Amino acid sequence: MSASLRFSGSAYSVPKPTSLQRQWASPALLSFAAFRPWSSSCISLRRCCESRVFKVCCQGGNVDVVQRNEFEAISFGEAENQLTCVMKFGGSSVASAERMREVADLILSFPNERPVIVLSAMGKTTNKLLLAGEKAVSCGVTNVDTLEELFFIKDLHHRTANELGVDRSIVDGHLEVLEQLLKGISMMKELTLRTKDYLVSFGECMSTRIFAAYLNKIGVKARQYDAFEIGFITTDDFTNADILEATFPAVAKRLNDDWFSDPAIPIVTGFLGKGWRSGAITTLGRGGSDLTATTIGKALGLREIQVWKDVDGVLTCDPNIYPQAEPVPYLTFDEAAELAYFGAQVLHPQSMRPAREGDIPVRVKNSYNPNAPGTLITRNRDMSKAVLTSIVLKRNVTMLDIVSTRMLGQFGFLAKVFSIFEDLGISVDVVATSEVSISLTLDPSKLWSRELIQQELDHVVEELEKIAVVNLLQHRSIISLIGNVQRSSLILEKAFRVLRTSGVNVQMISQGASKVNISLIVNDNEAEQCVRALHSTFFESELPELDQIDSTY
Ligand SMILES: Nc1ncnc2c1ncn2[C@@H]1O[C@H](COP(=O)(O)OP(=O)(O)O)[C@@H](O)[C@H]1O
Ligand SMILES: N[C@@H](CC(=O)OP(=O)(O)O)C(=O)O
Repeated sequence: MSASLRFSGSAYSVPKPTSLQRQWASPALLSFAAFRPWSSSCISLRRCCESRVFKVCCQGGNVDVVQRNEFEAISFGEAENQLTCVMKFGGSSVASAERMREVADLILSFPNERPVIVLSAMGKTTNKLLLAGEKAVSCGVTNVDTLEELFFIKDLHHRTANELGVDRSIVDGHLEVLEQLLKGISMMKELTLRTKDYLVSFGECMSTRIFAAYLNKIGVKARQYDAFEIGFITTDDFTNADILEATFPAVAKRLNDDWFSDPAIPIVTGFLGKGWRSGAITTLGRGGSDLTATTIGKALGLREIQVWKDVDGVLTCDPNIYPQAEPVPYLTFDEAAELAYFGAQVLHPQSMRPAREGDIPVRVKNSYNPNAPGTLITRNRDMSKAVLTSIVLKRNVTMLDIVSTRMLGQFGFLAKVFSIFEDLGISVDVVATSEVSISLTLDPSKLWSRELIQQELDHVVEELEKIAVVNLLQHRSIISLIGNVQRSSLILEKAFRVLRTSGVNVQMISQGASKVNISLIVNDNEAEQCVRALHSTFFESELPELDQIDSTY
């Protein structure tokens, strides 16, 4: 092994041509490469098996490097150089062999970084696994091997391995166990939350194995890790587990020790952990790979956490509701956390916590459009010009109106109501209160089973009716206006003008102490139209200058 990759300097010092394809063939980069032996190695690493670039590398005078490393892994970095950043790629970023190749290119286009890579399952694999599990419950053991979802998952992973030129046996063991597991579910005729977590874990376990094998194949030394084997310790709340503090030192020790003794890019399964009591595989809730990434970022004290998605960053609203939504260039951890918690699918609701605790910037980028600046999330940002940052919609919310059966002056009413929620383990999102009444929203979408939701709701109402008159209102939406609540009068004035024009009645409103969020509750069937109208008012029409606003309000 003669060549090694050496990294130094800042992450964004590498020239970034407009397309990756051009980047690899770009004369500018080749001359850049000629000055830095490790960066030319990067080119050879990626393309050493492809004759076109092999030739380009020869022209660049790197024949030696290319030939020597054609089928062997280059050791990555010098041992004393620590890992620098974490790069998380979501399901859409690694949905196919082609996408995995592009992600590998992308990683190598940051030669100054020594990254930890976190991957989600390929494309929609998690959904397919869950569907296969649900079907297995009732399809009969002999029919499991004909489940179309199982066929799809096998075909996707085998095809991807073949197309990347890695040995498909890398996933064969997992695919066999997966089929056995589905047969087990079929025999037992039940799919518990614990089994669900084990079932979906196959997605991340396979995507990371294929990707690590591919990196090694192209000459970039990589090492695959199952998060549940390297210290991701969680609560035993299957399907929605919380990461425990013990995780941070354990993960840091394992990744650092391995890196220092034998440097190789760590490729870690997102979304997965190990329950501290059960020892079983747990998951961190849908979209949980973001949380895996920020946990690693904090554990290792990395310089930056990058989450690579299929959009140009966090947008002014969900592009599925409003395709003209624009990227938001800067956010604070508080804004991002609020936005994620109130339903913006782009970030996992808990993912900002480790980043905020470790004060590590998070960059949300588009793996389909790497040159787009994305969104940078940090502790503070300049709020002097900020009014509204983003509009978030959370659908299918249940609202409760709870009125005390005793009259005014009753102390302890709020405490009693909240202790009922605590006892039942139900989380409350938005609250508005008076002395004798409370309106609040619950979030049933956090639960995975519909039956359970109804049962739980019935139970809540039953308990509350012992002390209050309860009105249960379903099919509501929370519209969250994330922004500068110092400008709340302006935001509310404009928002209510829009809502009045649209003929929409707001059923509850809450402006919390967070200083970044105003929540409005409306009917589900009016919500999308409201979001579109609010978006065009706040983001597409000129807002008055802030000086003017100040004198008006
Ligand atoms: N405010 C928002 N900004 C950006 N994307 C959003 C927003 N709200 C919803 N989304 C959706 O989130 C998706 C990205 O999140 P996700 O699917 O979890 O990404 P990944 O699987 O790549 O991690 C986008 O494709 C978009 O449809
Ligand atoms: N694969 C898991 C975890 C995850 O984070 O996925 P994504 O990054 O694609 O949202 C899920 O679908 O929930």
